[in-house]
Amino acid sequence: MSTVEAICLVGWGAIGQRVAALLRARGASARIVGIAVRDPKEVEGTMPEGAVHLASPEALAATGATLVVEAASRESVLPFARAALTAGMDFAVSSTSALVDVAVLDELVELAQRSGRKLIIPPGALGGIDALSAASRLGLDSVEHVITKPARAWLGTPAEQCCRLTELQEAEAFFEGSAAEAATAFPQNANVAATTSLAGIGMHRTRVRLVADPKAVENMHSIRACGPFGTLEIRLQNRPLATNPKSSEMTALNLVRLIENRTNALVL
Ligand SMILES: NC(=O)C1=CN([C@@H]2O[C@H](COP(=O)(O)OP(=O)(O)OC[C@H]3O[C@@H](n4cnc5c(N)ncnc54)[C@H](OP(=O)(O)O)[C@@H]3O)[C@@H](O)[C@H]2O)C=CC1
Ligand SMILES: O=C([O-])CC(=O)C(=O)O
Repeated sequence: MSTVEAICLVGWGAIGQRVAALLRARGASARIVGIAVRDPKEVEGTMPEGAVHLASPEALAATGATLVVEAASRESVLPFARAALTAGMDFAVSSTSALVDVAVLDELVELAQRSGRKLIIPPGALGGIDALSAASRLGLDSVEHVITKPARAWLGTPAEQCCRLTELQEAEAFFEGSAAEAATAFPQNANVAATTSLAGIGMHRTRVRLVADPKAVENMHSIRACGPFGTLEIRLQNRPLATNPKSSEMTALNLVRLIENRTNALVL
């Protein structure tokens, strides 16, 4: 296997730029050969050396990449994953809320099978997804996921209709429902609910609570799963990314881990 992997990024926002900076700082061997954004001005002067702007999903094919990493938006997933898998590239999804749509998930899994490539769901902002996925092989009785973010991280989302975010004095749970409902209504904040579901007991049986906390400074994820394997309880307090408080640093770190593991001899 080659020790240098060519990758394309879909999205050059908080996560995409952080992944590139971390790879550079760590001296990783991966080369970023293409970056897709809708507005080319966004990448002007900031792209890594040797990378080209990709104006459309179809432009992926000419890059020679073997892995495409999406950190863009729910809408970007289907067209870019289709193009990447068709061109013989693996595709890693951050905006997992796109996969609430069973037709999208089924199409992409089938395409990956036909092309002999992989549709990859990284842990994103989470940890413990390996244990949850392992446990699910024996069946699970219940999975609950509580997402607590600083009140400002919910601005610009339907949470604004549920509570007065800027006037909150105490933490407020403003949503309870299935993971499908959470990820559909909050595609910028609750992709993790879809990730937990895919690893565990599905979008409709996974229960989600969303909390706005005016005193919180971190994005918190508490997951509790019960089943014949035993009980899993995990709690993460993630530092938000400076350029997007909705997204956690851990999401970028998990992508760096994924990219480095592709070529490392020791995979962890
Ligand atoms: N799975 C997980 O655990 C997590 C997932 N996320 C998700 O990851 C995604 C990226 O997050 P973040 O980096 O913070 O977001 P930002 O808003 O900081 O950046 C988004 C980037 O994607 C680009 N983009 C958006 N839509 C498209 C499109 N259709 N085609 C090409 N480029 C596009 C934007 O540029 P332009 O507008 O010019 O196209 C921009 O460069 C979001 O969907 C977020 O919800 C975030 C945290 C955790
Ligand atoms: O980064 C996080 O903590 C989670 C997040 O935004 C998401 O799942 O969309």
